[in-house]
Formats: sequence, structure tokens, C-alpha cells
Amino acid sequence: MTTAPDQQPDPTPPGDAPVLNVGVLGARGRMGTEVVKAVNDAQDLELVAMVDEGDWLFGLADAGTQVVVDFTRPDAVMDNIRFCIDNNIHCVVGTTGFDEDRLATIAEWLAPKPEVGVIIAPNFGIGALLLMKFAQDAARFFPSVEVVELHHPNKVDAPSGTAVRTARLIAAARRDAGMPPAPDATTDALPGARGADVDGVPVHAVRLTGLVAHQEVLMGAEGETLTLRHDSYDRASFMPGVLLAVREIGRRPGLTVGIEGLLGL
Ligand SMILES: NC(=O)C1=CN([C@@H]2O[C@H](COP(=O)(O)OP(=O)(O)OC[C@H]3O[C@@H](n4cnc5c(N)ncnc54)[C@H](O)[C@@H]3O)[C@@H](O)[C@H]2O)C=CC1
Ligand SMILES: O=C(O)C1=N[C@H](C(=O)O)C[C@H](O)C1
Repeated sequence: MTTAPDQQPDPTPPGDAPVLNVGVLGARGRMGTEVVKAVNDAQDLELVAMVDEGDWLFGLADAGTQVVVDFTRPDAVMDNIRFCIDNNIHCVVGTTGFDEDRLATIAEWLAPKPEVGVIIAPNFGIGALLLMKFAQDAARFFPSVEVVELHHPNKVDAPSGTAVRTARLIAAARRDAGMPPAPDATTDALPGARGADVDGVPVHAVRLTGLVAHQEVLMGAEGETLTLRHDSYDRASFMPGVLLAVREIGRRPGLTVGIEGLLGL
């Protein structure tokens, strides 16, 4: 059985066991700051490089970085991943903005480097991952389904990477079950009123001061609804998943999307 990472004791290296050298990209950002703290607090990890916009990427290689954690921006992350792969550095990526084309490009970059790992996860929060799984399981029982994601107003992308992945997983489950499109009689709507269409699933994005990261999946059948909701109130909620990926990536060369497999989900 796989135990949730926040229930596991933080492994302390016995005696002189080597620590893992970690570099953080986007180190001055909201998530980067939290990762720096989490790595500094972990006895088996050594923070060797903090890099942000305008800094020299070679600082990562020069510092002997073995694993990079990237929380930057969708428009910057591909160059960062390319650099890491070229320099034989494993890369744990939380930055959003990945589509099939981007994933295929990364797989091509990795082909001549079979020992290097890249983990790309739209969400490292255990509760958020469970919500995605529950939504996938429930999707085939409800004719109607919509996703609402709610975030802080400084977020640059919409809908969130998590919401896009959730909608795609739900859509795949519905397809596998042979379900027809959700009923919707709308013929007259203001642009955006019905949300973004992600594989046939409407996804609505809310930006509100006071929020961090939240998601609801609403499902409806005749006479009943089911609402699944997850709330990240603090960015610390993502850290057990990030640290798990950092510790595991050396054993997972190639491209991994999502950390569900690392958790046995
Ligand atoms: N996978 C997950 O669990 C989570 C993912 N995210 C995603 O992480 C990303 C970052 O989110 P936040 O930390 O809130 O954003 P932020 O804007 O606070 O931080 C981004 C940081 O990256 C830096 N940066 C920009 N371009 C760079 C470059 N080329 N090289 C190095 N640093 C660069 C910025 O200066 C900034 O300090 C977003 O895509 C967000 O959606 C956020 C929370 C959780
Ligand atoms: O920008 C954020 O804050 C978050 N981004 C990720 C996403 O887009 O899914 C993960 C989480 O929702 C927080």
C-alpha cells in the first residue's frame, strides 16, 4: 500500500548518506518561495540553487543540481525544461500550460537522454488529485457535468491546468461509457457565459481576492446533484506532493504526467 506523503516521516539520511541537490526555478514566486522553504526543511535535500527571471540558467548546472523544481510561467517553462534535459538534470514541473504538442516535444528531447526524468504535474495537492479521481469515477453516472475553478486574481492562465486535466479525464470516462453530450438547450448566450469547452465539458474560471486554489465538479442527474469540492487554503498543501516527486524522479526516467502513479492512485 502507498501511504500519503504527508503521513510519511521525513526521511533523515543515516550517517553520511548523500543528500539530493535541488535547484528551484521561479524561486522568488509564490510557489517557488514555498518550495525553497520545504527543501530547506527537508534533511535529505540540499538547496543548491535559486533561480528566477533574468538569472543565468547555467547557475543550476554549476551548483551541481540533480533535480530542478520549476514553478515559473507557461511562456518560460519549455526553455527551462530543455536546459535541464540538455544538462542531465531531472526536472519536476508544476508550471501549467501543457498540451499534447508540448508533451510530445519534451518526449522527443528526452529520447537521447534515457536516464533523465521529467515529471509534469498540473497539481501536487493530494486532495486535488483525489478530487480528480473521484470525478472520473462518478462521471459515467451523471448526464450533466461542469467544472468550476476558483483562484487568486494574480493567476495568469485560465482555466487552470488542474481544471483542464479534470475536464479531460471526465470527458474520457464519459466517452468510454458511451455517454452522449450533456443536455444544454442554450441557443442565445453572451460570449463566455457557458465557460470554456474542454473536450465537451464546460469549465468556468473565477478570479477572486482572498482565494488561493479551489475547484468544484458539479454533476447532475434526474432529481439529484453531486458536488465534489477541493480547497487549497495555503500553498503548503502542494509541498508533500512536490517533495515526493523530487525524491522519486531518479527512479522514474522519461516523461511522467501527474503524480497519481507515485501515490498509487
Ligand atoms: N502544479 C501545482 O500544484 C501548482 C502549479 N502552480 C503553477 O505554477 C506556476 C507559478 O505559479 P506562482 O508561483 O503562483 O506564480 P508567480 O508569478 O508567483 O511565480 C513565478 C515566478 O517565476 C519567475 N519567472 C518567470 N519567468 C522565469 C524564467 N524564465 N526563469 C526563471 N524564473 C522565471 C517569476 O519572476 C516569478 O518569480 C503557474 O503556472 C501556476 O499555475 C501553482 C500552484 C500549484
Ligand atoms: O496558479 C495557481 O495558483 C495554481 N495553479 C495550478 C493550476 O493552474 O491548476 C494548480 C493550482 O490550481 C494552483
